[in-house]
Amino acid sequence: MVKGMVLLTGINLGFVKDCWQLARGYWSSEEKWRAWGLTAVIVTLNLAYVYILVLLNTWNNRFYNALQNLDIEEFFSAQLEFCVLAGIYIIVAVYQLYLQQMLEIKWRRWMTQQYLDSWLAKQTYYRLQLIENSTDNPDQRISEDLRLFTNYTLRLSLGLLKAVVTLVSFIAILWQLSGTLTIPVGGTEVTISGYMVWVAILYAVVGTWLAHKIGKPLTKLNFDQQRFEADFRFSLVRLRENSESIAFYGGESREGQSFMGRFGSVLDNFWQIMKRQKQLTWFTSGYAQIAIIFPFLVAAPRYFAKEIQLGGLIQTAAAFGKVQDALSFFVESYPLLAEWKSVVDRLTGFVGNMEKVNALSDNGADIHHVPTPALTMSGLSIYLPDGRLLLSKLNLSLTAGDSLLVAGPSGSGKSTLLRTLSGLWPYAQGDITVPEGQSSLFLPQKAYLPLGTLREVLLYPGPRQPVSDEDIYTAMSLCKLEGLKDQLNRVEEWSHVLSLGEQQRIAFVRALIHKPEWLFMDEATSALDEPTERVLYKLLCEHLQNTAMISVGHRGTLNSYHKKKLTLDGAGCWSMLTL
Ligand SMILES: Nc1ncnc2c1ncn2[C@@H]1O[C@H](COP(=O)(O)OP(=O)(O)OP(=O)(O)O)[C@@H](O)[C@H]1O
Repeated sequence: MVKGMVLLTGINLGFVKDCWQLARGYWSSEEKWRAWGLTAVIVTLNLAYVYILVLLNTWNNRFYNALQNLDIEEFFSAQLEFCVLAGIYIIVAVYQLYLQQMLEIKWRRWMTQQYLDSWLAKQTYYRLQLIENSTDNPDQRISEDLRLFTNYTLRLSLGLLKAVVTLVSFIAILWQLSGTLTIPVGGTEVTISGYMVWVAILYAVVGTWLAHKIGKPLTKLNFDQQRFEADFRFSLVRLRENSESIAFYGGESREGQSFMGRFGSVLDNFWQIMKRQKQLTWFTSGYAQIAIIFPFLVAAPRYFAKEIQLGGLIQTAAAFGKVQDALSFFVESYPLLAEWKSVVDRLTGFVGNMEKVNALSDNGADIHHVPTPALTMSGLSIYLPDGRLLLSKLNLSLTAGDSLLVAGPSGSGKSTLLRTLSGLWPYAQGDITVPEGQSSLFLPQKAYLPLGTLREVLLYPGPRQPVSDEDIYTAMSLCKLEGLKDQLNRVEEWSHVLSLGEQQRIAFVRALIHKPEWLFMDEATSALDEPTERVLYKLLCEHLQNTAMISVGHRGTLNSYHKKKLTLDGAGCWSMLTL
């Protein structure tokens, strides 16, 4: 059966290696002494817990014998012993769980920090989407899978330790208590030593095997249930995110059908879970009830033969229960093992993809940060992920106060040139020299507005120096956003509240506040009317005279705000014009 479980869950040497690869970081980190120390205490408490169970089992013998013998002194002495044992049991049970959870949360905190660092480093979060078979939902890997990994690893390994120690201890006890059973077979007699042990093993194995057979479809059904619930939730979230477009299209009935379709899957699957759960409950309730009387039934012949007293009988029944519990652990953990395996696979895939992305970033254009005032590109070629050439051998140099307009048909690689200059696009060759220690700001077509107050939105990603409210007001007025002045402290989902044009003006406020040495704009005024566009570009020329500007745009009006124009054709060719 164990071999079958191994095959079904896919747990093998490779899995153990992957698991250790994921876990080893923490256990050899700067926190390792605390982690190992805590583990040692938890293991000790687990062993102490089993030891107290053994003592409580022996106590049964003493207590019930006292009752049978009407020995009042022994009865009260046993009561006292029970109070002491129960007191220790409670303390051990509380701290065993508390410390295990403490270890789990410390481990998860450490891993989350590491994964977040790797995900954010070198813009891995962006580049992950550029590779083939990229990780789906990296957010789920970090928030959900790390939680499950630490939880399952501790639960399963400590649970296994406890089950094995309990099994060994109680098999030894049960063996001692069982004595021998003599069964007449034909003309001879067969003597079975430790017969209760064999019966307990048989009872547990048959019982858990049957429970496993009946309950096995539940693993897949529960997995599907989570997926169907997530699909249903996702469709509701999409309506919220695209509420305006859907309202304009009047797509409510189409959306309603899609919601009910997805909710229908939730319901159908839940009916199947209920039916299967009912069958399982029939079985497990019956099995649990029989487990109460079954050991008495098996041990009764020795009791009635006066080979053991009432205490011995009760102790035997209790030990029988413990052996059976410990054996059940292995089968009950089966669904958990399968889930643990998929968590480990998902995390291993995520880590592998992050490493792949890092290796890829080393293959891109050589970006040198040097103490020169110029941004230069020499022999810069840019490709698509499939190897198609977008731009061939571009040579260009820009210094403070320069302004360059990048033009060309849609899809010709204008935005990709900006991505390459920012170090985001790995499919490039050539040399880029970036002035060291100078700041840059990127204004995309749709500015990113973080959650928070309007002040936080305007100062994103954080100013180089403290900025007074006066400075913010001035920049807002210049960008025609004075109407929002009294809302600086208001928390909103600003990307839903502000119009696209207002969001683009927010980006210009940022530029005026940050005063970067290099300003990249990718169709940053596409949603604005031409007079407003003119006002904003004039502002940049007046207030950011030392800033070099690189803009991407289609509109002819942009020519007048730039000194040079680079035109791309999307097949590698480019031309440079002085305006
Ligand atoms: N992640 C990606 N994977 C594969 N191809 C991509 C990816 N990102 C962009 N491209 C492709 O690269 C080409 C250039 O895209 P880019 O966004 O640079 O064009 P553009 O000139 O800025 O276009 P537009 O004027 O429409 O904004 C396009 O054909 C686009 O489909």
